[in-house]
Order: sequence, then C-alpha cells, then structure tokens
Amino acid sequence: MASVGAVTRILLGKNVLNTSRVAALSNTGLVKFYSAAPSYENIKTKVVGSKKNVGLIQLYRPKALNALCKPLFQELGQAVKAFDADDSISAIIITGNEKAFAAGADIKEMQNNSYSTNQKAGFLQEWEDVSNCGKPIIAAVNGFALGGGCELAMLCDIIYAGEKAKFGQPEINIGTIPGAGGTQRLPRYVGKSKAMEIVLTGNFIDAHEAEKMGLVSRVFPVDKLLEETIKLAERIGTHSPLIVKMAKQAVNQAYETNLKAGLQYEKSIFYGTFATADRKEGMTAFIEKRPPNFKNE
Ligand SMILES: C=C(C)C(=O)SCCNC(=O)CCNC(=O)[C@H](O)C(C)(C)COP(=O)(O)OP(=O)(O)OC[C@H]1O[C@@H](n2cnc3c(N)ncnc32)[C@H](O)[C@@H]1OP(=O)(O)O
Repeated sequence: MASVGAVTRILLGKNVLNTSRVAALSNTGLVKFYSAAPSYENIKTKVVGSKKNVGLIQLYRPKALNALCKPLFQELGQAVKAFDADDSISAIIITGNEKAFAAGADIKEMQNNSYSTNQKAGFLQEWEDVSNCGKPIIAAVNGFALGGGCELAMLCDIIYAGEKAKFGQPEINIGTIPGAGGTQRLPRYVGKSKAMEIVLTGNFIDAHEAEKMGLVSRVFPVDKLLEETIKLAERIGTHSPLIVKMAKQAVNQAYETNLKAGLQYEKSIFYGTFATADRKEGMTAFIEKRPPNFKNE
C-alpha cells in the first residue's frame, strides 16, 4: 500500500467518518483517499497531523471492549504493514476508545480451543506483525489495557496513557497465563517483582502507577491523550525516517542481547548512519545554522 500517484494520503476503512463528513473534509484537502481502500470491520484508520504524516489506527469493537479477535488482529497487521510501506507516513499510533484500549484476547473466540488447535493454527502468531514494523508505533491507551491489550501496548515502541487507563494481566483469573508476550515483556519494563505481582494476582494498575513503574512514558487527561500522542508522532516525524528506523532497531536490540553484543550492534548501526545522505545533511545543516532537509536516504 505504498503511495498511489497523486492520492498519497490514506483514509482506510469504511467506518472512519460518515459520508457527508468525508465529502466535506475531502473538499478541504484535509483527507485524501486511496481509490481502493480496504474495507475494515474491526478497526478504523486515517491519516492525521498537520503534515498528514501520522497513521492512526483505532481498534473498533466497542461492544466487546475491543477484545482482540483474530479478524481484528489480521486487519491490524494489514493496516500496520500498509502504513509501514507508505513513505508519506512517519509514525503510527494505535488507540482504542475512552472505555477500552483493548480488554484482551477474545475469550469467547478461544473458549473452545484445545492444545492441538492452538499448535496447529499458531494461535496469536499474527500478533508479531505489529512488532515487525520498522516505523515507530505509539500506543495511546485510554481505559482498559488488559491481557492481550496490555501485551499489544507493550508490542508498541512508546506507551502514552490517559489518566483513567487501567493496565493488567488478568489471564490468571480465567485459568491461563499471558500468551502474547506478557510474561517476557512486562518484566523487561517493570522488573521481576512487579511483573510477578501483576501476573500472579491479576490485579489492575492505574495509569500513574504504570508511569512510575516505567511501563508508560507519560500520562495525560483523557481528552488530551490523542492530541498529545499525535504531537509526539509529529515530533518524531521531523527527523529522517531512515535514521529513526535505525535508532528503533538499535534500542530494540537492548531487549534481544547482552550488553557487550548490544554495544557492538549499536556501533555498527551508528557507523552505518555515516553511509546515509541524511546523516551528512543533518551535520551540515547544524554547521550552516539552518534546518536540515532530510530525504530519507
Ligand atoms: C492473551 C490472552 C490469553 C488474553 O488476553 S485473555 C483475556 C484477558 N482479559 C481479561 O480477562 C479481561 C476480561 N474482561 C473483563 O474482565 C471485564 O470485561 C472488564 C474489562 C473488567 C470490564 O468489565 P465491565 O465494564 O463490567 O464490562 P463487561 O460487561 O464485562 O464487558 C462488556 C462486553 O465486552 C465483552 N468482553 C470484555 N472483555 C472481553 C474479552 N477479553 N473477550 C471477549 N469479550 C470480552 C464482555 O463479554 C461483554 O460482552 P456482552 O455484553 O456480550 O456480555
């Protein structure tokens, strides 16, 4: 889903806005469409920000508190890949609604799963589509981020929260354990003791506790969360997309390896920036006392 001729800004999904609102925005040039936008049922997507360079994905199963059923995750994966492939998009935001970011994997969908069906189908494997994205993904979390909802937020690169957000891994309450990274990513965010407490009790933690623990970077009033998250994405979007991608790869390596190997990896990526035109442009612009004009090269 890369740029399509002149129609390079996207609004994917049929539920985003009603037809007259869409027509009005379209006339102003604020929103433009791909001619063949996929028709999503469980998410809404649009392009936001003053430069129209931020891809916004809203999880949209409000009646089920955005429970993460397989069709939702397939659509989410498609939308993330589409924004990742679109050169006009600098960063991606995943959000829900005021009541729920997501209340977890869909319990009704998995109720009758068995060990063998899970194995054969690779249950929850499609979730890795989000973590494979090269561009930064920011989770904007209002309301419940529970179980798979908390795990989805942790698959993102930065978590911003509204002050009424509630995080938790309550799988223990329903006789199972986190299955989409909760037992592995949560300790890396908050340390072993707090992660054990959260996983073994199933208790929820509020946004301010989550911020204190390092799970969340910042907390905002509920109605300011999206605006502030878009500002963060726009700030990231002022930099070279190529170098942002390299920086993301380098930070992520800290979760994959030991310090010595990680430092070596960082050095090779750092040296690699010197093979890019944007590194040259950034330093030249600094010396010439002008803003850089990055080309993503
Ligand atoms: C990766 C793995 C294994 C997992 O994520 S396992 C799931 C982990 N998540 C959970 O256990 C949370 C389950 N949900 C809850 O505990 C409660 O819904 C909350 C979040 C505390 C909210 O409670 P309430 O405000 O009372 O809303 P509640 O009436 O329960 O939910 C509203 C609707 O959403 C549905 N819903 C909520 N969470 C759901 C989930 N994870 N899967 C399927 N449906 C869900 C719920 O069944 C109800 O539907 P219906 O009206 O058809 O009965």
